This record gives sequence, structure tokens and C-alpha cells, in this order.
Amino acid sequence: MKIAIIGCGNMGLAFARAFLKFDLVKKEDFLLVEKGEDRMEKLSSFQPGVITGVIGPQIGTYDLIILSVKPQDFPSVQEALRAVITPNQVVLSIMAGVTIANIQTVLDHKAVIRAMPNTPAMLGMGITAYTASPEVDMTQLRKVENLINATGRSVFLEEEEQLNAVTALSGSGPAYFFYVVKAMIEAGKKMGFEESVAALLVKQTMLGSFHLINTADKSLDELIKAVASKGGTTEAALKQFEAGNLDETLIGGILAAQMRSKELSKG
Ligand SMILES: NC(=O)C1=CN([C@@H]2O[C@H](COP(=O)(O)OP(=O)(O)OC[C@H]3O[C@@H](n4cnc5c(N)ncnc54)[C@H](OP(=O)(O)O)[C@@H]3O)[C@@H](O)[C@H]2O)C=CC1
Ligand SMILES: O=C(O)[C@@H]1CCC=N1
Repeated sequence: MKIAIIGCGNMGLAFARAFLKFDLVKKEDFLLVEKGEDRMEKLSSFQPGVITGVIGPQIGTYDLIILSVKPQDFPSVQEALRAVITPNQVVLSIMAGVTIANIQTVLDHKAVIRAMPNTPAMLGMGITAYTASPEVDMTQLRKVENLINATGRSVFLEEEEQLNAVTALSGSGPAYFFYVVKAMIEAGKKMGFEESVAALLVKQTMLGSFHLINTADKSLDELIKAVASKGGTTEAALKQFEAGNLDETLIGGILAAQMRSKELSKG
């Protein structure tokens, strides 16, 4: 399969690397479109078939076009892409909040898959939810699904609207996790540890706890209870979290992310 990627930043490149790792695409079958000079230089080590700063007619010869620019940069590629896109191509967009209908209209192109991955895709440990316009046939959908699965796991959604919630939950989710880890490391530093020691304590705690969630035959409440002894240290921390409505704050933040995704959908 020949793939053109428009916007080769964090996610565009993570996708390209994952496809290569699983031999789903040959290096020479990539066309990478990128704006930044320094970024283009970085891409050359990747040795793709073509690296370019402009969208030209050659794009029409690729099977799949991945749109991985920021939503606000999408207008900068629309006109050029609309002029060269061909009917048999499939567009895969990972842009937050940009709807299939919008992409179809501005590109005058019907076969569009919209997906929302997350940054663990860089390690092949991402989760991507996706949906497709009816004009994407089953063979095309399966091929793209295989590509997405090289970046981790995936889930097909019937309702495109749900991608706003996915964006808020798992798309942005890694940042919430890093935020909590960072705060815990800060607490460790405040208690007198070197950053490296605090980071080791926190990271291993998060890793082990994640595996407990996945393997222990206990609910999250039971897992919390198993740590929090009556009258003990954990209870003191949890009381403080509750007093500050930490769970409500987190839920509110995630709903704000969903709202932002909906706003982006309106253009
Ligand atoms: N980061 C994440 O966790 C996730 C991001 N997404 C979505 O993925 C998309 C990409 O995000 P991310 O990879 O983080 O962003 P990046 O900024 O890292 O990558 C986007 C790249 O596109 C380049 N670009 C901008 N305009 C053009 C253009 N006209 N032609 C070619 N290249 C262009 C940018 O260059 P320059 O920097 O010079 O502008 C940049 O290098 C976004 O739409 C985002 O919503 C989805 C899921 C998760
Ligand atoms: O913050 C954003 O808009 C993108 C979408 C999900 C993660 N990053």
C-alpha cells in the first residue's frame, strides 16, 4: 500500500513508524508532506520515497492519504489537496474535531475514515477509535484497520459523534496521566527526595498499579480499599482529595475536552 502523510509531527510520524515496524508499508512507498524545514530534515533520516513541502499531483497516485496536521492547519492544505485527490483514494483523518462531512465537502471526496489515536501509538501501545463514511468499502476499511492496529488496539464506532468523547478520554488521556505523575513527583521532591528517586518511586508505583488493575480480581473501589487502612496514611490523602473535589475536577476537565472537540467540529 502506498501512503501519503500530510503533517509529519508527533502523530503522523508515529503512524509511519508503526507501519514500517510491521512491514505493512515499504519506506519507498511513503510520501511525507511537511511544512517545517527542521522537521523535514529530521524526516530525511527516515528515507521515505518522497519528502516534500507541497501537495502536488503525485499525491493522487497513493492509496491512502493520512491527514495529521492540526485542525487549525487543515484549511492550509484543503485547496491543493482538493485539486489532486482521485476518487479511488481513501482519506484517513486523525484531526481532533474535524468531521467526516466537513472533510468530504472541502475535499469534494467521499471515502473518509476518521480516527482518534493517542500518543502511546509511538510505542505500538495506543488505542484508536475510528469510524468511516459509507463510501469506504469493506476491503478499504479492513486495510486501514490493519494499519491502525500496528499502533496498538482499536475500536470501531458506529456513531461519529462519540469521537468527541473518545478525544476527551483516550486521545487527551495520556496528558492527564502525565499530569498526575508529575504532581506525585513534585510531592516527592517536596518531601526531600532527589527528582530521580521521586520519579523512580512514582513510575514503578504507576506501572505496578496498572498491572494490578488488569490482573487482580478486584474492582477499583476494592483496590483502593486494599491500600487505604482505616485511620492510616492513604485515608489522610484521600480525605484531602475529596475535600478538594479532585474527582469532580478531573471529570469536569474531561468534559471540557469533549466540549472543545464539539466546538472544533463546528469549525
Ligand atoms: N498529539 C496527540 O496526542 C494527538 C493528536 N491528534 C491529532 O493529530 C493531529 C496532529 O497532531 P500532532 O502530531 O500532535 O501535531 P504536530 O504539530 O506534532 O504535527 C503536525 C505537523 O503538521 C505540520 N503542518 C502544518 N501545516 C502543514 C501543511 N500545510 N503541510 C504540511 N505539514 C503541515 C506541522 O508543521 P509546523 O509545526 O511547522 O506547523 C507539524 O509538523 C492533530 O490534528 C491532532 O488533533 C490526535 C490524537 C492524539
Ligand atoms: O489536544 C488535542 O487537541 C489533541 C487531540 C487529542 C490529543 N491531542
